[in-house]
Amino acid sequence: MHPPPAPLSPTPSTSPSDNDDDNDVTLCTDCSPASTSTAAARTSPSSLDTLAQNENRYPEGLAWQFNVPKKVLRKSPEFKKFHSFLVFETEVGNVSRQEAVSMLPPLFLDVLPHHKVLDMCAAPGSKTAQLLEALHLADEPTTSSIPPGLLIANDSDYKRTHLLIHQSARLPSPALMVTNVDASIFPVLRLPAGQGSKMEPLLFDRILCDVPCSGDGTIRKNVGIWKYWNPMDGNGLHGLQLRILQRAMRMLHSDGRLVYSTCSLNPVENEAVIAEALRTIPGFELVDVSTSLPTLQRCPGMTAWVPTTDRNLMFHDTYEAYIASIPEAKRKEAKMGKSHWPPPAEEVKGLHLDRCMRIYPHLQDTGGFFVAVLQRKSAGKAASASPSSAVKRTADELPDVEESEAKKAKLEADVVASKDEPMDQDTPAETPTEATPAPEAAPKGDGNVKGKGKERQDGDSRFKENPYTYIPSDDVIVQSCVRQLSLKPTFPAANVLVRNPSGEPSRSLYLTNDLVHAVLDANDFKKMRLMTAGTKIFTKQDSGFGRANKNAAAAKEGEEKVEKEAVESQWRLLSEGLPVVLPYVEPASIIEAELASGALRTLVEGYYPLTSTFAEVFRVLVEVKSLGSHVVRFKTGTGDGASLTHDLVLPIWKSQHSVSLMIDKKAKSAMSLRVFGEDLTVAGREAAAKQKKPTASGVSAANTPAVASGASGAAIPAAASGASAVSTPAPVAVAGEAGA
Ligand SMILES: C[S@@+](CC[C@H](N)C(=O)[O-])C[C@H]1O[C@@H](n2cnc3c(N)ncnc32)[C@H](O)[C@@H]1O
Repeated sequence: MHPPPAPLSPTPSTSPSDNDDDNDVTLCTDCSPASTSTAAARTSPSSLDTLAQNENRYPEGLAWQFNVPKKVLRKSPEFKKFHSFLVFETEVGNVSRQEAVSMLPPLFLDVLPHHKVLDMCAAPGSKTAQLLEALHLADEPTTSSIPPGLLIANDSDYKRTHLLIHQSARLPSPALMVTNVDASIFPVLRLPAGQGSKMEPLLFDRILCDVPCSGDGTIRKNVGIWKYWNPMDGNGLHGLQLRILQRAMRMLHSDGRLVYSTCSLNPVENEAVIAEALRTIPGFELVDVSTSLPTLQRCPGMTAWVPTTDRNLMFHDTYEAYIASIPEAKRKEAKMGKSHWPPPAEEVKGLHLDRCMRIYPHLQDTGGFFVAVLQRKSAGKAASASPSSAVKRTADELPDVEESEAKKAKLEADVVASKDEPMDQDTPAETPTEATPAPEAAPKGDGNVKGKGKERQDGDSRFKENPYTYIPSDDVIVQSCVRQLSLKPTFPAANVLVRNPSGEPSRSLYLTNDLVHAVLDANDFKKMRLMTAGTKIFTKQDSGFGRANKNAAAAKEGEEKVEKEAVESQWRLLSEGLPVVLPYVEPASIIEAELASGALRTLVEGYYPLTSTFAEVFRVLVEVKSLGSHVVRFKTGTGDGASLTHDLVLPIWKSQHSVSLMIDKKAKSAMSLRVFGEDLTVAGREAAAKQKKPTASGVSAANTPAVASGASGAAIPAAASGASAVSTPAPVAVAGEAGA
């Protein structure tokens, strides 16, 4: 159990609207394509309120609130260092910003490492990141655990799933799968039932339905909503929200827990959805969570409401009155259904809608939010309950959704569908980096080339995704990686997969856990697009490094040795894979270094520092190593102008004459700022020099260096002082302004 956090009194913020004014329904920023790049703090006292100071606040003290307007943060010299810190850490993924109330739903889900979790509407992935952190409860500052559970993060918007992949890249996980399908028709996945070949449906222990909504709860920060909001927004979304929730309920395990949330305060998008779902799917109840997060100020859910029925703020007390107001010939086209209104009073009582939570902006100076926690009724209660209008289908039956039903659902959601599909052209697309396991290029044709006797997933040609192929644990490449890094026999080599048409290791090796392996083996993914599974751990070193090493080896050794050394030296451990692989690396094979040796500075300052330029104490350690991929650990302490609050573990590459740090440029700069207090990298020095250069007016280009010395150690959590993609990325959430 997490320690209960206190209210996350977040910063209200302002931002340009992300809403698409061409459509009837406006969506919240979280639901809108460019949401991750907006939002600015609006208010008041300049304070860095670290929630970390109080154990009772956010779990592990990993959330901070920063109440400073974006402009102030960017322009004030006092915030320069902090701003640099935020920019770098956000870019490398150690820090993510989100509205504080948005952080509530995952807390109410109470995820544990063994849980099977489904995040139905996950993009851009802020809550997915929180769920991942919970799944990775056993992680240490420098190593990542391999949780036995599973997180499937899904979104129906293909482009937004890339944002999701990018967000979750800060916590690379062998337990993560990202899928792309309409959540209201999420297909049944299967798993082997016990030892035999019998399959059973995969039911989830935890499901988050953070559904698309009108976003009227964010009206303080998204001022554009004032302009485009209209009363029919919520009415148009109600049907889709309901279908997503109903689908989730059918996929929930009997002991499971489900959280439904929106950033809307419209009862039609909230209590009306919950009420109808409870009425139509028997055996569920709202959980009374009034004692959880006790200091969170909230109001009970509404038990009565009257929806608006058109843009001109018409109201009808009942559905019947509404229908009666429509000319008979047009009744079939009525935009609203019975479920937009509350059920009859006597039925409402039994639903306990007051157990829903409404978080109003004035309660603790936050955005508005709605959260409801659902679970199956215990056996006794379920048997005695008989919802009058219940559809005669229980959650246990878990029917798959057929294509025709899917189409029908799509038609019903006409307004909504038209909102969710388009994506602004200028929305930042995912840039594949080391830390973003982008799938390898899709094959031409259907991509269904058979792997040679290997376990494989063919996928569906409709999706043009590369297949997921587990390679045998004795594969020559896998074994060469095992040898090169001196991995222990416990390394789960059977869970290494590749993603390319041939099913052979050609560019990248990914690692999943056993459960993801079982899910991939048991399902064909014909009804949904599987975007990623597991985390990338090794990649082929195709650059001059590999070739140079091969040539060097060829020059000095016989043919056979050349082949072996060339293979081993051509694959390298990725920085994002290091935390997962590290527990399996034989400790004796790790190069143990001290900050005082000056080696870290040398590695940071140059791209390919010559081995001869390192101080002897480090040089001798490297010289005995083979060419290729290695791991170096700098121990906690101080020295050479640097400070480490915990060990820093890094992947390096040994060439014939040089040793290089294998982390990407931004991660290197971020790490340098954290450890040395300044950006010592080539790029950082160049940027600083540029800033200092006098302009025509004789004034330096900026008041302060472009990359000011890093944020003070005090502002940086201990866990973050490892390099971003190198030690376990620090799960830091910043409510309010991230300033990126
Ligand atoms: C409120 S946002 C989710 C925010 C996300 N949970 C987070 O914390 O970053 C709603 C998401 O639902 C997605 N969506 C809309 N319709 C959907 C559907 N039918 N199935 C799955 N996702 C859908 C949108 O693309 C959007 O990303």
